[in-house]
Amino acid sequence: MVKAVAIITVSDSCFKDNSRDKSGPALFDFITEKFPEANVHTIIVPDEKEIIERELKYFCDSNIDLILTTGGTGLSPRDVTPEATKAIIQREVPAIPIAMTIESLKKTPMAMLSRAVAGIKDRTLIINFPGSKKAVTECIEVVKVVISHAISVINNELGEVKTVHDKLQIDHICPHKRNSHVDISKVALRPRESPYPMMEMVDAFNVVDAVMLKWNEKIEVVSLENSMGCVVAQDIIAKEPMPPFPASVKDGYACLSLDGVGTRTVRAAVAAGETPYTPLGHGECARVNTGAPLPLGADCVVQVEDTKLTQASDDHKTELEIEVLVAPQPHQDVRPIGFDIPVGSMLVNKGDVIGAAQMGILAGAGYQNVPIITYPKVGIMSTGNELQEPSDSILRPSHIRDSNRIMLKALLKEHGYESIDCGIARDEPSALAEAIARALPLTDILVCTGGVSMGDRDLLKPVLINDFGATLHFGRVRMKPGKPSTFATCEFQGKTKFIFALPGNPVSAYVCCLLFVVRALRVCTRRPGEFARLGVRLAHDVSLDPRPEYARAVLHFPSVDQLPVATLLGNQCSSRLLSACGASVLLELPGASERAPRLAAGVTVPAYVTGRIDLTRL
Ligand SMILES: Nc1nc2c(c(=O)[nH]1)N[C@H]1C(S)=C(S)[C@@H](COP(=O)(O)OP(=O)(O)OC[C@H]3O[C@@H](n4cnc5c(N)ncnc54)[C@H](O)[C@@H]3O)O[C@H]1N2
Ligand code: MOO
Ligand SMILES: [Mg+2]
Repeated sequence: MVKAVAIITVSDSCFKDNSRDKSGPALFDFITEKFPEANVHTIIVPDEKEIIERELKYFCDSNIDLILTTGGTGLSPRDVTPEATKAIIQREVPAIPIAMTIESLKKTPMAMLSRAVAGIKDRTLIINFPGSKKAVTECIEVVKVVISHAISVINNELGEVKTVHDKLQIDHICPHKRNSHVDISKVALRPRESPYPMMEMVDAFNVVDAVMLKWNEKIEVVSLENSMGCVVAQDIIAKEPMPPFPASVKDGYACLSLDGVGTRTVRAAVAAGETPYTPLGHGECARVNTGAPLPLGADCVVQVEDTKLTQASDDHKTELEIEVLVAPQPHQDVRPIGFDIPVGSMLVNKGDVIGAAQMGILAGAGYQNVPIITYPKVGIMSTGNELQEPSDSILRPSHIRDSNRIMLKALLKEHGYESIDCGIARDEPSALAEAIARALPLTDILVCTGGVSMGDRDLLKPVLINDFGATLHFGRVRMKPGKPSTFATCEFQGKTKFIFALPGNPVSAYVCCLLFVVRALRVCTRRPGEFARLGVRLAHDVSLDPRPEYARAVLHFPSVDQLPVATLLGNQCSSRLLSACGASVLLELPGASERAPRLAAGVTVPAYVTGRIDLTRL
């Protein structure tokens, strides 16, 4: 039986713009239709052998039955999927790509140009598909008849002892039936007060920091192109000077400053990228462009504006003599070797986050790879019997579409973190336990939403405790939104797993993901967990909740010498996600007291900068 499938789209362009991926979704549709029971994971990676290999290995190690890749099988230099696949498989299954090729050749001779590979690593079957949706659709038709059988055979081939062992393992890791120890039959016995102590925010933050510091820092080398947003793992020093030669800062004439004003014979012309071979003597100059190297002998550049042409060739193609009108100083308009970056200077420090400028610096200094601190694998799961996929065309009675999964995935991405989709779990103890058990092998941090409050179907906490032996570090926090926020750890297959079980209300999930999950991920890469804070003035009166509240607001900037002014994004109730749309900040509003039930317009409050600060529509 096919229980878990990973679909990897390999494409630089789809990696940059996920919406361009058409072949991954085609494979997804096929798999979900053919194996509706299967847990399907989809990711998009660039055409980087190291990354493809890493992801293949990761999914193989996570007991995925079948990995389908699409893209990167052609002849272009960036097409490396077959190489990455060959690097990790132990046995090739050559007839699968042969069968696909034979069939595809009936449609197009271009099929000859696919180098797709199929093979097995441990218990995982990997099949490369070409990158186009059409080719994928054709090829999947060819292989679909053998997939199920191939996977059964792969499993049955194992020795008996290993089979038993693996079966136990599979039942443990990917149980397709897992019985929960949580009994929900006696609803009348449920607690009427939450058994989880209410933690103050500051303590909850400290707990997250302390627990996440236990995550073992891991270092990985990634290509410079893929390093955007990554945290640098070690200091990187300039091994080459910038510029590597004395370079002109202006378009003009390289001269000897001692010659002062007066006429010069134009001995040579040096454009950027050309090497001057003729040394200059007194009374001579070389026409140079900005960025061009200076000829030997020259010690300054006179910009063209400070010169006059005195003689040119008859055809006007060559300047023969010019007059320098303003006496130059030594070194004028010359960047000496190492002016911008001397050899040995620090390009990026350990702990820096790679941004556009750092990428430019590293590229300019000849670094193609960057050692980075990796962050934990994050999985996002929604829970709730009422939830349907957002793509479902028909909404069943009393159902709603799942907002949280896609939102949290995007929210983490906004903050530089990828995550995998762990689907929707039903509010049944065994279904929840099973979904969690399927997700945990694929993740280090599991972020669930829903099912953490006081309802008889709020089962996350009891399932985590009773079925996974989890330790709850907190199960309630004095905050709005997010009161039932839960943070737990458990040991699973010899590894510590971190679980954030966030409230299901979309705003609560959004705010708590920012405040707890993003924080946790930063701590794991040894960065300060806290968002930057600034003081802002309230644009209007705000009535306070008894709990400290994280209100979503936009900023506007009256003048440079005044604090920014914050306007709340409408009704702040936890279900109204419009209050988070376009929010730049989370205002930290204090809990109401009898003496101060509201804050007046103009009062200054702290604000976490959690979104982009753009000029607002106000
Ligand atoms: N008796 C009490 N009831 C509630 C309390 C309480 O203290 N005592 N706390 C309230 C607070 S505060 C919150 S927040 C919510 C948290 O609820 P749960 O985490 O248990 O989440 P659910 O009950 O599953 O769902 C709550 C709400 O959110 C909707 N939802 C859930 N998941 C999604 C999703 N993926 N996409 C869109 N909407 C989602 C769900 O349909 C419910 O409307 O509990 C209060 N109750
Ligand atoms: O704490 Mo809940 O998240 O208000 O709505
Ligand atoms: Mg609930």
